[in-house]
Amino acid sequence: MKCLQLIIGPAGSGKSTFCSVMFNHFQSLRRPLEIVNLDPAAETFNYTPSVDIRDLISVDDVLEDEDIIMGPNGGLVFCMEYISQNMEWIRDQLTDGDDAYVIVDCPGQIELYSHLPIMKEIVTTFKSWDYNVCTLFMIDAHFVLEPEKLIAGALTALSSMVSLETSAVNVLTKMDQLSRENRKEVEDMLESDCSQLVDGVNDEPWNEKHAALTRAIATVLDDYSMFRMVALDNTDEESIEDLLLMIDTTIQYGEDAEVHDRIPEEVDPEEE
Ligand SMILES: Nc1nc2c(ncn2[C@@H]2O[C@H](COP(=O)(O)OP(=O)(O)OP(=O)(O)O)[C@@H](O)[C@H]2O)c(=O)[nH]1
Ligand SMILES: [Mg+2]
Repeated sequence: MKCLQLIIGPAGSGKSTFCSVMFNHFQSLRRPLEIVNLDPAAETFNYTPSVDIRDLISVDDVLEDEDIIMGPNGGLVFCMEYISQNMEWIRDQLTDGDDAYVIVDCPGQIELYSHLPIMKEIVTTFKSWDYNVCTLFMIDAHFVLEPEKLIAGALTALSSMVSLETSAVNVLTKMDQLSRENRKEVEDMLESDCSQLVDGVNDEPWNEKHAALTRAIATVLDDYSMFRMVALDNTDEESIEDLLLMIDTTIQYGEDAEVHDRIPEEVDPEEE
C-alpha cells in the first residue's frame, strides 16, 4: 500500500522542520521514506529530498521572467498551477512501488488550501496513483494558548480538510518552546471536549452573541469528533513515535502487510 503524508499549515508553522524530524526518525527505524519538497519558494531545509520541485520551477524563475508580471504570491500560485499540470515529473522521480511512503512538504500560503482548487488537484493526482493520503495540518502552539484561539485554529484546519477531502491529523508544533505552565494548559485543553473549553469564556453581557456562536461551533466539533489535535515535542523521541503511530493508523500503513509479508530471508529491521 502506498502511503503519503501531506504537510500543510500557515507560513512558519513548522512544516519543513516536521519533515526533517520525520526524515531522521525514519532513518533511525530504517524505514524507507521519500520526501518531496513541493515549495517552489523554499530556501533551506534540513532533509534530503528525493524530489525538489525547484528543479522544475521556482518562484524566482517566475519573478525573473519578463513575460510574466506577478508579485511573490501570484508567482507562487502560478508555480503551483504549473506543478499540478506536470505531476508526472514528480512521479518519474519517486520509486512509486507498492510499499512507497512519501512525505510532501508544502508551501504555507493559506489560499492554496482555502479556496483555490490547486492543492485538491494535486491530492487527487496522488490518489489516482493509489496513494493513501493523510493531511497533517501544522499549527504553532504559541497561537492556541486560549480556548477561542484553539477553536479558531481547529476551524482553519478543518476547512482545509473539508476542501482536500483526505483524512487528517492536526499537529501542535513548537511545544518545546512553551513554558512548563503553558505546556500544561495546552495538554489539559487537548484532553477536554471543546464545549467544556469554551464554557465560561467571554460571558460578559456584550459578548453574549459571540459566546453563543463559539459554543455552537464547539458543539459541532464535539458532535462530529473531527477535532483531532496532537501536541508534538520534537525534542522527545516518544512524542514523535506516538504521533507517527497515529498517522500510520490513520493512513492505514501496514494494513495489507500480511499479503506480501515476510519472504523468509527478509528480516524486519525492528526485530534485528
Ligand atoms: N523550537 C522549535 N522550533 C521550531 C519547531 N518547528 C519549527 N521551528 C522553527 O520555526 C521556524 C519555521 O519553521 P519551518 O519548519 O521553516 O516552518 P515552515 O512551516 O516550513 O515555514 P514556511 O515553509 O516558510 O511556510 C524555524 O526557525 C524553525 O527552526 C519546533 O518544533 N521547535
Ligand atoms: Mg517550509
